[in-house]
Amino acid sequence: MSEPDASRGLDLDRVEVRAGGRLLLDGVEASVEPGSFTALVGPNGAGKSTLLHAIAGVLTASGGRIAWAGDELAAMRRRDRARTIALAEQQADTELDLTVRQAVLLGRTPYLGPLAAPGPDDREVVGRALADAGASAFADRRFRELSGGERQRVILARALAQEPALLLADEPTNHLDVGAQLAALELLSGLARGGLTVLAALHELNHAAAYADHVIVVADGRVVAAGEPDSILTPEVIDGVYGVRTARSEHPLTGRPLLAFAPATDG
Ligand SMILES: Nc1ncnc2c1ncn2[C@@H]1O[C@H](COP(=O)(O)OP(=O)(O)OP(=O)(O)O)[C@@H](O)[C@H]1O
Repeated sequence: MSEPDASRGLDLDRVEVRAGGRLLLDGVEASVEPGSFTALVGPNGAGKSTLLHAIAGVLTASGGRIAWAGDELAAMRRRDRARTIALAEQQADTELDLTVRQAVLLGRTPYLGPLAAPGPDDREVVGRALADAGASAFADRRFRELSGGERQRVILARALAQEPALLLADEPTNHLDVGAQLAALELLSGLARGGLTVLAALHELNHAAAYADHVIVVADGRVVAAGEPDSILTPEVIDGVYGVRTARSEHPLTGRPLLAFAPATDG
């Protein structure tokens, strides 16, 4: 393995994924700058989750190259990959009968020896991750018994406990109330300002407009646009990709772009 190049983030080079006889990702080319908050957007079924899974190594790309800091991930040891990349996704672990703290401790697995119990350092990292994700208040409750929004915070806490360099988040605002959505986005963008690289699949384009440094738009398994939110989240791009009519104005409270949508036809 070559020396990691910290000035390089994530590089996706002609990434292809096939499953069930279908081509789900077709030559995906994109890069994610280190320490950025990058939003992955696109219609239902576009391939966002598939792409996050391929980057995390949950599924194997059938072609192309995925590299972090210049190192090809497919060649990395599983443990090193798990110390580098964490995936926070909703459907994970719903069957686990653990307390929240135990569930978040699972994030320390890549750092523990085969039979080693977590030490004080691991518990400290877990405590911090629970606090950052706003999950400390229910740390001793059972994960199964939590609401969807509470689970979402625990899933994020577990990913943070992994202390990754790259955090992949699949719809991190799903199930959250409006205040909690903004808190999660503030947390992710704050972590990115602190040096963590964040790639988050988001459905709410106004969240991408307000928080992302960079936006990658996928449709039909391909990247169709990428760049700064101001130049990508435009009616021209959005209308074509989502089949809607978009108006863009300025958010009266934040000054960020504000997108409003209507059906493509008047019905
Ligand atoms: N294991 C699989 N076998 C066959 N097709 C699959 C498999 N997994 C996903 N797909 C298909 O791949 C396409 C992309 O799915 P994916 O979940 O990546 O989309 P997405 O952009 O995350 O969508 P959403 O916004 O609806 O969550 C969909 O058409 C889906 O049905």
